[in-house]
Amino acid sequence: MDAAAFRTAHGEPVPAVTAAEMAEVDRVAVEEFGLGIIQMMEHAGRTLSRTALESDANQMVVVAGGGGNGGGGLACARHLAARDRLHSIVLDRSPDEYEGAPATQLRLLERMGVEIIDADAAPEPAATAISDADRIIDALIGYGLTGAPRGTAGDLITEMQSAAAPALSLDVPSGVDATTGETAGVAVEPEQTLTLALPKTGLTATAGSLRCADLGILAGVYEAADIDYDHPFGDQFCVDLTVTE
Ligand SMILES: NC(=O)C1=CN([C@@H]2O[C@H](COP(=O)(O)OP(=O)(O)OC[C@H]3O[C@@H](n4cnc5c(N)ncnc54)[C@H](O)[C@@H]3O)[C@@H](O)[C@H]2O)[C@H](O)CC1
Ligand SMILES: [K+]
Repeated sequence: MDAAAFRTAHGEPVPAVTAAEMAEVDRVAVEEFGLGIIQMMEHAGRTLSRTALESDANQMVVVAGGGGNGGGGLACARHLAARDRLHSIVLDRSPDEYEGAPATQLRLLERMGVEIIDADAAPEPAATAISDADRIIDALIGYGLTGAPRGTAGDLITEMQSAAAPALSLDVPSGVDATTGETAGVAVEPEQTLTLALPKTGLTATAGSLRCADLGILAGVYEAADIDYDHPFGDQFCVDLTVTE
């Protein structure tokens, strides 16, 4: 943990956590406090969609992975589709491979009749969707990244990087190590990142602006996970952050 890595616009210090610390917060929230992953994911997706909707873009593409990061992106996609601002969803794997909360999110979108492209099976339509979009929502990999991006996920990061449209990354830019900020291979360079619950230590050198979304995690969870936490959101549900000089 870095106790004062970031500041709000009001100058209040906000700590940054490592991926392991955030994963422990998630574990305590779910196992000891009964907060559902789907509840936190819904907050992530809704705040992500609100941030995305601040732009004029109306052909947004959501690039979603198979984990918790992808699940948040899929929740966002549902809100964009309801407002007719979604171009399509690009997945790095078959819809059949999704499990748990991300699968719940995906099944809802399938029932909405939204266009969902499996980039593993259909790489060319996926690349076209990314290059045609006027904004890219990067929800491919979050703090669960291990090593350099491989396979279809790696190809999608390269395509997001070469696209003309700006990217909005969820939690951490895909390909960036949430703890160290290092990139072992390709990585998204976003215009903006919406990080979740608390900023991650690896975000201090990240390209673009940074915002943090409230996931409704109770202060007691942070206490139980041994993280010094002071609710940074005031009466808002997200807050813009800058790196402490
Ligand atoms: N309280 C919170 O902060 C919450 C955050 N959420 C979001 O969940 C992710 C973390 O979810 P997790 O499932 O642990 O991992 P990811 O989705 O980040 O990544 C797993 C996903 O990525 C693939 N992958 C990993 N490394 C590679 C690689 N080198 N190459 C290719 N693919 C890779 C892996 O196969 C998995 O499919 C966090 O960032 C938040 O966005 C929760 O939604 C709610 C609580
Ligand atoms: K991401």
